[in-house]
Amino acid sequence: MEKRGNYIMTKEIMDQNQIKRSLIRISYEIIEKLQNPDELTLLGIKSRGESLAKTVAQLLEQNNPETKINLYDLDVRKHRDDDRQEDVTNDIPKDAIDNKTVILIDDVLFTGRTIRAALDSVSEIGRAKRICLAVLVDRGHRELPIRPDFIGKNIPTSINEHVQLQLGDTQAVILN
Ligand SMILES: O=P(O)(O)OC[C@H]1O[C@H](OP(=O)(O)OP(=O)(O)O)[C@H](O)[C@@H]1O
Ligand SMILES: O=c1cc[nH]c(=O)[nH]1
Repeated sequence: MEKRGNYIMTKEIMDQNQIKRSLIRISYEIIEKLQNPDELTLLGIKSRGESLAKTVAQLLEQNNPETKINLYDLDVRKHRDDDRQEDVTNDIPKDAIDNKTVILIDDVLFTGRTIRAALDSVSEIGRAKRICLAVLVDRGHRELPIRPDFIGKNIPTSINEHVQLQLGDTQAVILN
């Protein structure tokens, strides 16, 4: 985030309705791409992916009552390559991962390092049949070979900007 003098410039890039519409589209794409799975495990990456995952789970449940939706939060700090915290654990049963189609959900995809840590966090619990990634905003600047399967919006950014999901009234803003 770049500070100009004492000011931070902010620009809204998605309002509440646009975010909701994106999540509705993603929930349809999940079912279309995964061809009516019997069971899905959604993992909201802490901390801003949690509420998005909850909304996607509700939408999937509404539109696909025959699909069982497991929903958990995933804390990836134990496997981060920067600020690693060894004592972090996840309360996710092995049964929710083993042989399941797992969908990681996060607000922003940037370098990809959080998702790399998420993959290690999931593998520590069990062996998924398949792991997919859904993000609200892909802002580019990847540092690892990671790409999302479901994207709310691609937002080209400069490296020193910061995209943030503001959870109070649920809007995505770009700060520069
Ligand atoms: O692709 P990356 O470069 O890893 O960046 C994306 C991650 O950064 C943010 O989380 P942050 O680590 O700021 O934690 P927070 O969600 O708790 O704010 C965001 O919510 C993503 O999880
Ligand atoms: O722009 C960015 C970069 C990393 N994490 C965010 O939440 N936003």
